[in-house]
Amino acid sequence: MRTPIIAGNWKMNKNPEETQAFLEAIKGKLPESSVVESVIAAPAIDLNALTWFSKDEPLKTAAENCYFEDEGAFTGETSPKALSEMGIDYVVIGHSERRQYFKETDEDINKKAKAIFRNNMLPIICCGETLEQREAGETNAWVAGQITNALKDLTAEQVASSVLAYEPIWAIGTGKTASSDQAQEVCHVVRETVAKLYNDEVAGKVRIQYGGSVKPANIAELMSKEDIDGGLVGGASMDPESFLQLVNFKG
Ligand SMILES: O=C[C@H](O)COP(=O)(O)O
Repeated sequence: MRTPIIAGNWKMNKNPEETQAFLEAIKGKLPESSVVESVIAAPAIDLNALTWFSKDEPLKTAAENCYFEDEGAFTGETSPKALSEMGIDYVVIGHSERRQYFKETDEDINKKAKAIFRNNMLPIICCGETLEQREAGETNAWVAGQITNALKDLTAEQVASSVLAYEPIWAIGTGKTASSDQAQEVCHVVRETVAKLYNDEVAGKVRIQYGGSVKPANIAELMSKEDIDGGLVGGASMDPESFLQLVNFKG
């Protein structure tokens, strides 16, 4: 049985003061982590507030990115070692915005995944196609390729504990959600890819999120699909009431 995992991704929004106000508003209202894992991925400057909050509340914390070296002369980068030492649980890697604007490659993402495991955290690895790729019928092969490259040389145990997030680029921040059937179809391709690379047991354990205009109104329908174990939510995770509705989707 896979524990549902709903992660807010704040992207480059909220300062420490706004983060504090958000946390005050959700205090005492999150589901137990064994029922639904609630995660917030926040800018590096806000992570300290999240880790303090998570000492008393069932919130898991995530960085939105990290570098693939542990430390050194890499001005402006975030150390996975330091993230781990401050108590961060997850790191989002391979988000389409990082691939598009910061030219991150599958190889970078694979190196980051290894750095995250080396530092005892877990990756949330994103994949997803453009509208052009979808219209050309290339979605499944493209997503399978991204997943295969991201997981290169990871052990079965590491992959089983990973979170994979399918986010069609055309549905991110556009208000255009993939239908639950479209989302399920590609999440199934992601799980089959893991089964082919590893085995059915690993594929049965890995958790797969859907992301792209997820909101309180569509979360339950998406979560009812067999291969969808969670959501990676941008816009609708910014407001505390909306975030609470998402993580409490079971009612
Ligand atoms: O990581 C989150 C995704 O990019 C989805 O963003 P969105 O919910 O604003 O469409």
